[in-house]
Amino acid sequence: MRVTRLEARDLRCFDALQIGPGPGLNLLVGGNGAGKTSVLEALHLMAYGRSFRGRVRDGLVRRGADALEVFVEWEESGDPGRVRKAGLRHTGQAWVGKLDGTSVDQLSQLCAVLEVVSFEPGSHALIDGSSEIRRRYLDWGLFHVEPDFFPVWRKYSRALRQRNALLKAQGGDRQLDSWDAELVEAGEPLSRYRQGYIDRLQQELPALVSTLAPSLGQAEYRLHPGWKQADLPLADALLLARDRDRAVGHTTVGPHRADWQVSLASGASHDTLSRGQAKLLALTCLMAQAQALAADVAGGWPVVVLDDLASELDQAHQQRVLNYLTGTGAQVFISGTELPRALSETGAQPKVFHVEHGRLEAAG
Ligand SMILES: Nc1ncnc2c1ncn2[C@@H]1O[C@H](COP(=O)(O)OP(=O)(O)OP(=O)(O)O)[C@@H](O)[C@H]1O
Repeated sequence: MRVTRLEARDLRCFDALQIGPGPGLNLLVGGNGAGKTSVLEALHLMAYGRSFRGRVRDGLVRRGADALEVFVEWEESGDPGRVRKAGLRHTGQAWVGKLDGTSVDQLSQLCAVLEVVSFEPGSHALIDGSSEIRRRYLDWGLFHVEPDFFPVWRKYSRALRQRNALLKAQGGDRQLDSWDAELVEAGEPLSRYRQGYIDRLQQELPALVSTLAPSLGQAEYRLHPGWKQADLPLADALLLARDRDRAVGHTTVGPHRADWQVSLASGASHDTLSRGQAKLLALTCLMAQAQALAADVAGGWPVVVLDDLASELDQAHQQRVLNYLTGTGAQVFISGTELPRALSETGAQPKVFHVEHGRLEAAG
């Protein structure tokens, strides 16, 4: 997809913001605190229902304003003439959303049509942070490539909430049996979807590692499904864990405990990678996801957002990333306090925007 217009009102330091991005590389340049990240947050918010820095109520609405508004216009690669539009007004508590002029009743309806992959200073957490972040990565990808995934995920989440409530209330075996059956019915396919998706991402990973981060060596995704799947079906795992689950008051096995890792032939582990290496690996995993999406979904490349690319990536790696991205044809937004030095060697013709004290101007 290609964003052709982005507008926001009362978003952090911006009372009003309007940008007509170019189809390729877009650079947002300005001093610290100027508002560069806020522009990228506007895009991320529409695609995820939250910012990569937190929820709307965690400071996204401009101080003194009641609500923020974001409006995005875009076209899809498979359907370039057709302009699509999404709008969102959010107070931090309540929201109103529109898609192509029609009100939506679930934020997921906006998230489903806007594909944005974001890399930001906290993205190393995809490698060295909590398993929840890694599950979200898998589920976001599946949400976009597998139409049957979301209903299964929702069914599983509901059954899990009910089972946990029952465990806390010391519910009887008969009631637990029926929620176990629901969990299994959704949990087994959920886990199969995740394994299939990991296998798909693995097809992209080796070439991407050699392009972006060759020093990491051979890399392989490994999925941990959340129970000893190789030894027993989920139904048996739940039954075996029942006494322990009763004691702790929640479900200790199942796909909600799934995790994945990238194992590196060098032997380096998530715990021993430097912050910069963890970021490089996170970026590579995000690009694997974007590349798979571009190949498998009619809308083409997702929009790629790189907030503060220069932080902790050395010149050589920045160069690799820029060369790669300019070769993909993706629409890319990069923020930084200065133009990336590596830019001149890519031959890219970026559109540059200067951001200063909550104001944004296109250069040239
Ligand atoms: N809710 C808010 N209301 C008003 N101003 C805000 C709000 N939240 C953040 N700000 C201000 O908005 C400005 C923009 O911050 P942002 O993080 O987008 O800047 P940046 O250009 O990315 O900075 P850096 O290069 O330091 O990362 C900051 O000066 C910040 O103090």
